[in-house]
Amino acid sequence: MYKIMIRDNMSPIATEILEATGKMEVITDNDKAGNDPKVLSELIGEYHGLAVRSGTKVTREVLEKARNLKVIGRAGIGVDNIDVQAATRQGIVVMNAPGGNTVTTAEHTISLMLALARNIPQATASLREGKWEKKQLTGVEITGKTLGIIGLGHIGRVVAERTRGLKMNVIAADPFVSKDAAKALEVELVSLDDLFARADFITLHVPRLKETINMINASAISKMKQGVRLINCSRGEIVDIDALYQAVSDGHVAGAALDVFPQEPPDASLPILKHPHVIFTPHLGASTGEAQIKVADMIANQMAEYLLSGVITHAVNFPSVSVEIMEQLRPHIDLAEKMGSLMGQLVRKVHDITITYSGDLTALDTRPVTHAVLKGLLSSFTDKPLNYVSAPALAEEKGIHVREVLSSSKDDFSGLIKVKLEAHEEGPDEIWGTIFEKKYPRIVRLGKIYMDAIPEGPMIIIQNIDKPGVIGNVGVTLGSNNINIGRFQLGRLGDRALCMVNVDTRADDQVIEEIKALPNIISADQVNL
Ligand SMILES: NC(=O)c1ccc[n+]([C@@H]2O[C@H](COP(=O)([O-])OP(=O)(O)OC[C@H]3O[C@@H](n4cnc5c(N)ncnc54)[C@H](O)[C@@H]3O)[C@@H](O)[C@H]2O)c1
Ligand SMILES: O=C(O)CC[C@@H](O)C(=O)O
Repeated sequence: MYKIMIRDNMSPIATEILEATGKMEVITDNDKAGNDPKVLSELIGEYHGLAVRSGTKVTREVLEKARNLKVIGRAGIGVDNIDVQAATRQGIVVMNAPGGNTVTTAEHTISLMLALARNIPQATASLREGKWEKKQLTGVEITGKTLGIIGLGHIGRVVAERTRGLKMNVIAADPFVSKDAAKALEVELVSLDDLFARADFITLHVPRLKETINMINASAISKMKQGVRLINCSRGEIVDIDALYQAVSDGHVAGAALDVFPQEPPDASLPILKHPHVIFTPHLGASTGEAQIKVADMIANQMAEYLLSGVITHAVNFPSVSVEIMEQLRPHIDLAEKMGSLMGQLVRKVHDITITYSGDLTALDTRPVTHAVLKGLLSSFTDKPLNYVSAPALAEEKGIHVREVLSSSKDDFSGLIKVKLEAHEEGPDEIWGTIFEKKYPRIVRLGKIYMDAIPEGPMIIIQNIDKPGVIGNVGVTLGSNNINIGRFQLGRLGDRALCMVNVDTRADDQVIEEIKALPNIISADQVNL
């Protein structure tokens, strides 16, 4: 049974989906105290899965205590409340649910823009106080006005489409979107400075990144049109809240609508909260029944699929692979891990790795196969628990440079994986592997020597001078030590030969020493696959 903690008032559909697998015990903990990393650290140890929205902070401190955690599911898009780097190092998959709340958040943005244009929250408050103010609450039309969208991703695009329907001129700034893509959306792509200079309304839809934090600061605001109105449904840290307060106070910015804050909930004494030209919602962008069901449904299914069948979808720290592709990749992943492991046990020092894929494999997403090579290889160099998620992070930490090549060269195999290691001290520097008949793994080359070996269980790898008697001597040595030979595979090149011997039981070190002492033996190593 897997134990899953669900937090942040997630739709109950997530619990239903996870419990329906019959293999998950779900604990729903909506106690806000658990949003505090200190409290969550005390609780997390026994859980295999954690599902959150934006309220819970999954910090390094929490992850250090998460000894059983395999997956964190974010029912939403932004994963900035999760320390993804720390999770990756610990091999924890972090998934989100992109698209699930896109329309809802775009609709909230447009609602805020219209409410801001027509002073609706202020009018409501004024009427509640028994007043009938009309002159002070006169608004502006949006028709014909220019809307500047910063960040033309999922939400930005829906905002663009809907606001064009409201007869606005839509321009956008996004360095990662091509002019053609923007043109297809009938949006004019402009530079950020251009957008600042032209927009009557500006809406933010960028993720919280090093480059986007405080992108709306005093200098940016000074480039904006006098009387501009700003809407932020992205992340609070994108806007320098003090600079915005200053700008609405001096009238340069006519008004602002904020759904998100640098600190949530914001301190009640925050000056901007009292400003009459600024309206707010408490991070409600994604809060509709429809969106919450969609994101909870997505994340629960993704988490269950990962825990029960290893299929990873929408992970932010691992390539996403569909069930169908995973089925095709699985034998290659298993083979790749064994190839990496074999090389890791033969060589003790690696600086660079080149992994070349050819044949059928080039049509697939080979990144998970690369992760498997690294996991196999690095497992021999560390006593830390390692998995497909954490292996690339450990390679980077160790300064190992990994290169992936897709080759169109025609080999004799339908799909071939070649792993070449650079700058190790001794031993064969490359290994080639393939899958026969879609399921049988084979090592087809080690170093320069071709062969046909099954990578399985304990194996003794012997390099020798190709002279009569070597095979007999090895057989006698193993036999006299009561070690049964399962398979004996041979290859040769010039006067050198290579034996890969599958044995039923692991040989003691002294047996390997006896083999090394036999005539014409160059090296003998035992590996376990
Ligand atoms: N208020 C809410 O409840 C709520 C709900 C959903 C999402 N969000 C926030 O909205 C953000 C956007 O969501 P999305 O689904 O559209 O994400 P997305 O990843 O689809 O789009 C983000 C866009 O920002 C662009 N971008 C990145 N850096 C940029 C920069 N420096 N300048 C301009 N553009 C830049 C990217 O190219 C991308 O097109 C999320 O990251 C999340 O933080 C908030
Ligand atoms: O869960 C929420 O309510 C907010 C989600 C939103 O900020 C997101 O990034 O998807």
